Parts: sequence; structure tokens; C-alpha cells
Amino acid sequence: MIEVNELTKRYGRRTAVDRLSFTVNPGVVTGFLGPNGAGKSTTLRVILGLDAPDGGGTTVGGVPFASHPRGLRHAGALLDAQQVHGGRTAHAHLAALARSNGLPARRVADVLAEVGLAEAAGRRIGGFSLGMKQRLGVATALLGDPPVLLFDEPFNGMDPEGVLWLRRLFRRLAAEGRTVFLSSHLMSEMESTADELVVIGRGRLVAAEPLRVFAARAARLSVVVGTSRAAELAGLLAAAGAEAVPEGGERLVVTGLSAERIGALALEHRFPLCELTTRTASLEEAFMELTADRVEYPADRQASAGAAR
Ligand SMILES: Nc1ncnc2c1ncn2[C@@H]1O[C@H](COP(=O)(O)OP(=O)(O)OP(=O)(O)O)[C@@H](O)[C@H]1O
Repeated sequence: MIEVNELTKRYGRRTAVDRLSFTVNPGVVTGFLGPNGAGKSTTLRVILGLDAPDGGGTTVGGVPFASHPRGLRHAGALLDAQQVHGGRTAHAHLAALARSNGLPARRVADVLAEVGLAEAAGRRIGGFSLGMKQRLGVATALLGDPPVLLFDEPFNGMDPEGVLWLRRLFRRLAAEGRTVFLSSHLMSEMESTADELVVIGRGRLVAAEPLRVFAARAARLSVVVGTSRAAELAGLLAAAGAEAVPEGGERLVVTGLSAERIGALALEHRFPLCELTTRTASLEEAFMELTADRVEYPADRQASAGAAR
């Protein structure tokens, strides 16, 4: 189990992680989601003892990871797949790690086969594609056969076949009873992978719950209404208690009233309708909405800052 308790981490005056608390349990895949700069990598680095917290703390299996005597046998991680010595072969890289962590040399061939790099074992890492480097990073994480695994943006640079392979691997690792924690800034990557979600924005916790609970909350319905008299209809619907937001010139996106009720109101007041569609928010939309005020560099703020210049 991974526990993060009131964790705070600052870089100069910037607070990267702000009194963050959550738990990651074994036996399930937990997704760690947040927009760019939310503090995911910082949190993972502190969990792994690579960065010291300014407040609070983290434990892996009940003890701070840095003081754990089992090292790679206790927790394996993929943080930055590019951070490898390009001049070494994949085999030499893993063999050196196995030696320094007191792991049996045969683990090297095992994990290379596991990640599909057996044939590339003798090639220099410098010539690897990003996807191959990610696979090597996964092999490194698996080297000590650890009960706890952390992956920072593991789908980066993966082709569709690689994404599918990774998904299956994560699910299998969790089914074996391990703790599997993976970060991403894309909900779509988590949809078919994670059981649990920890969502953060600007270093703070936004949600920690099963993905299906998050999905149920996301299923808030809106109704798309098409009419040539959009502004007038918006007024009527607002008076009836709905929120009607214009979308293009002749469409409204309405929340707070059912399609049936909107249709009845339009008929009663003789509004011509050319569309009346119920729309379910996608998980990606729900995630963006939930973290909208927690995005560090939102596109619209950038655009208006550019326009002001
Ligand atoms: N070594 C550092 N020095 C200064 N600031 C840092 C450092 N590392 C991270 N930060 C800042 O801390 C905040 C959180 O960054 P972090 O990399 O943890 O976010 P993230 O959620 O992993 O983002 P991304 O999805 O873009 O990787 C950002 O504002 C970042 O600029």
C-alpha cells in the first residue's frame, strides 16, 4: 500500500504539492490524473525518496521508501524513460542494476522477454525509439519482482499495440495482488485501465474514488437544442430554471431540464426546433470540467494574454 499524508512540496515560492493525502491499495490499478504541472511527478518522486517533502510524508508498505532495505525488490518505478545511458546495451543496463541491487542475473533475460525486448537486448539504448525506451523502463521497474509499482506517463510514445500490451500488463500485475499506480494527464488512457482514480489539480486533491463512481458523476446529462431563435429560447429556459449556454448561432446546450420538458415548453411557446438531443458528458470532459480551475496554463488564458500584448 502507498500512503500519502498531508504532503507539501515547494520549489522556491511555488507550491507544487499542497497538503495532499490519498491511499493507493494493492490488487487494483490506480490512475493518478491531473493536468500538466498538477504535481504528479513531484508526488511520485517524493514517494520514491528522490525528493524530500517540505511537509507531511509518504510511506510504501508502511515505511518511508528511502529507509526500505529491499530497494528494487520492494518497489519498482518508471519515472523518465529517457534518463538512461544511451551508450549501454539494454542487457548491460539491466545487468548493472541487478548487480547493484543484489538481484539474480537471470532476472535480466526474464524481464527483457516480458517487455518484448529479448531480440533488442544487445543493442545500444541510444538507438531505441521512445516506445522501446518505455518498454525498457517497464523492464527496470519489474526487475526486482516488487509488490509495488509506480509508472509516470507510461503510455507516452507507445503505439496502439504497445498501449494494449501495457493495459494488459497493468491489469495482470494488479490481479497478482500488487499495488499498481500510474500517472497520466489524459483520462482516455485511464478509461480501460484503472479501477481507482486519484485526481489532482495544482497540487491539491480533486477526487479519490473508484473510476465507476467518477463515471457515474460524469453522466450528468445535457440537452442540445437547435432553433433559429436561440437567444429568446435561452431566456425562456432560464426562466424555467435551466442553464442554457449558446453553442454556435442556432444551438443551445441546456442543463437542468429534460429533453421532454424542453420540447413541451418550446411547443407551448411556438418555438421552431430543428434539434433536440440528450448528450452524456464523456469521462474526458468530466475530468476537464473538474480540473478546469486547477489548470496551470489554460489555453484560453494564454490566448487572452497573447491578445493583450
Ligand atoms: N525541480 C523543480 N524545480 C522547480 N519547479 C519544479 C521542479 N519540479 C517541478 N516543478 C514545478 O512543480 C509543479 C508540478 O510539477 P510536476 O512535474 O510535478 O507536475 P506533473 O503533474 O507531473 O505535470 P506533467 O503532466 O506536465 O508532467 C510545476 O509547476 C512545475 O513547474
